Amino acid sequence: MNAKKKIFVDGMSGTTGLEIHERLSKYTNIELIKIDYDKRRDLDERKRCINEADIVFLCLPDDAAKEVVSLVENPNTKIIDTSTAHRTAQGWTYGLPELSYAHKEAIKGSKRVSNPGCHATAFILSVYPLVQHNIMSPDYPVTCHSITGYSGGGKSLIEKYEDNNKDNPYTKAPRPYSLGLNHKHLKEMMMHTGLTQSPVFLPIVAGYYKGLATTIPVHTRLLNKKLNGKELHGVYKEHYKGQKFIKVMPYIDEESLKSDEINKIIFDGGLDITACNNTNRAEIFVLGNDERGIAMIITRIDNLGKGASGAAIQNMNLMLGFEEDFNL
Ligand SMILES: NC(=O)C1=CN([C@@H]2O[C@H](COP(=O)(O)OP(=O)(O)OC[C@H]3O[C@@H](n4cnc5c(N)ncnc54)[C@H](OP(=O)(O)O)[C@@H]3O)[C@@H](O)[C@H]2O)C=CC1
Ligand SMILES: CC(=O)N[C@@H](CCC(=O)OP(=O)(O)O)C(=O)O
Repeated sequence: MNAKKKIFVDGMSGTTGLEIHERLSKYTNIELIKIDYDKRRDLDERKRCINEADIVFLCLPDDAAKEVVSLVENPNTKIIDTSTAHRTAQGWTYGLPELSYAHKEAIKGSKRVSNPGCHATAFILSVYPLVQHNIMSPDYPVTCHSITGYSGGGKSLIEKYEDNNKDNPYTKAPRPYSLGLNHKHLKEMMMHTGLTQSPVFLPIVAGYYKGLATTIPVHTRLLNKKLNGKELHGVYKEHYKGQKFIKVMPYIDEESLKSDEINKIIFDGGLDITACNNTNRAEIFVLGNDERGIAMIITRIDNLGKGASGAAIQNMNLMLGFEEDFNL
């Protein structure tokens, strides 16, 4: 029988670390390397754990993640970094296996995988097929807003939202943020879609725990290929055919909105952006209005699922040669 794989989660008491840990507890074929709670920031102790491990999950702020990578001496230790630190770095593989066969194969053979950011995951899944199939030019003026639950901001933002003070400014209404238009996911959004011009990206955080959706408008006359909404929808259907975690939802336009099929998946005329919570799924909607020559791509995920810990576990499964959807 094969020996159990040894796994260490650095940052285990944080939002992402706790979720990864919970998911790992369902495995019988791995052994978790444990660290005393009061030693969780002790570099010597962590160095020992890291170099004993087959796979290390880094669930740390960027600087701490970079510091830890410099401690790896065991050539067999594989790293999955959930931070932003290595998502555009040389020598690292971007952990979004559904983009193409080559992406998945690269993850299987990699010792350094960076887990995509939550907004970036939904954005890249929406834009990559269009650029890749030369439907959208790499310099298309992409705009996007993304609505997210507050868990995306980790422990400190969760505390701010869950403070019961009746004058708590965070719970009043959704908050657009990253107002300098320089969100930290822009680099990976460009690099992993092939876009050569920066998207105009505005995230919005709101007073619910988790669930995220990116919204990307498309003027169909500006595309390289003149596709109507339904044809655009067909591009996603074809691109993500056979992917277990990417679901291309039925096409939506004024006509289909009258159908029972569509009314089963939307609620009272609107989209529920928490519908993928507690799953590792991304669901892609294409909305179209051919008369106006416009379309909209909406992708929803659980920011803590496919946007963080679910994706990390999926990458681990691939890197250890397990079934990709094992325990997901
Ligand atoms: N929340 C989300 O939706 C997503 C988060 N991420 C990324 O995952 C990483 C972790 O985020 P998240 O779990 O939300 O953050 P949290 O703030 O919830 O947790 C951070 C963790 O890092 C530990 N930590 C902080 N500073 C140091 C340090 N200098 N040395 C060692 N340990 C340290 C904390 O330990 P302590 O218990 O001592 O505070 C805690 O365990 C981040 O890089 C984030 O960008 C990625 C995708 C989505
Ligand atoms: C609400 C909120 O603050 N969300 C975080 C993104 C969470 C995420 O994807 O994380 P990392 O890129 O840090 O891994 C943000 O926009 O910075």
